[in-house]
Amino acid sequence: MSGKPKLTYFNGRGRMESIRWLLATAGVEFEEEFLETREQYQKLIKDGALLFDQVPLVEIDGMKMVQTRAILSYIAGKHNLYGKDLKERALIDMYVEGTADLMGMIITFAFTPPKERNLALIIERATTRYFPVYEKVLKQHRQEFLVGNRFSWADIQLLEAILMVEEKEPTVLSKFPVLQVLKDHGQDFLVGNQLSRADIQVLESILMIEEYEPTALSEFPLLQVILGGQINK
Ligand SMILES: N[C@@H](CCC(=O)N[C@@H](CS)C(=O)NCC(=O)O)C(=O)O
Repeated sequence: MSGKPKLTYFNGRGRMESIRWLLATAGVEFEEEFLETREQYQKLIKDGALLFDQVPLVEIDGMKMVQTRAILSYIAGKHNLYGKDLKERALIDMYVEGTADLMGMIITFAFTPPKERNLALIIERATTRYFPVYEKVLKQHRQEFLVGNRFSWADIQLLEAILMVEEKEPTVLSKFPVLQVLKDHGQDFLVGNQLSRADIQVLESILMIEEYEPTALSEFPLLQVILGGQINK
């Protein structure tokens, strides 16, 4: 056992993606096991690894954690991304729940039959219900981040939500200049504001691939965000 957290999920973003983002923000390296067969999943259940017979599963600090919210709270608390007191934590929870609701709409979208999909509703909710709240908070307290003038789980999850909506509608931030700034600055914090050995290796391989194919990152917005800032340095 390496001591690194081990993430078990399907080979997709789904509910695990926010956990990956949060660990990356905290500068924590992790291992992943992708469930590719029904048998792998059933074995986990048979072994008693899944409390509610569901993934995501994160093995961390001697625990087999399930339930996405519980996992995220644990990681945020452990790595100082969860406010300095109960009131800051409550704010972070509220902001995170908002972005989780928005992201939930997008996750569901992928599994909805094409005829029933309602992308317009997602964009409408993003631009009239969710993004205005965060834009207003940032404008009002004139600080760089949503809570307590320091980068938190609320910011990282908002970044993730922004990119998810931008994948559907690239101009979605056009009326949210403050969120645009948060998005541009936020990337510096995604790897704990410093390069790890894993980041350097990934960066090196990306640059090698880009020498042959300059547009290689075009379909990988998450990699662009995580490493884009570093490539420019
Ligand atoms: N509340 C749980 C829900 C987990 C969940 O629905 N997981 C799905 C995969 S995304 C699953 O394991 N489905 C299999 C099943 O429910 O039998 C969480 O947030 O982690």
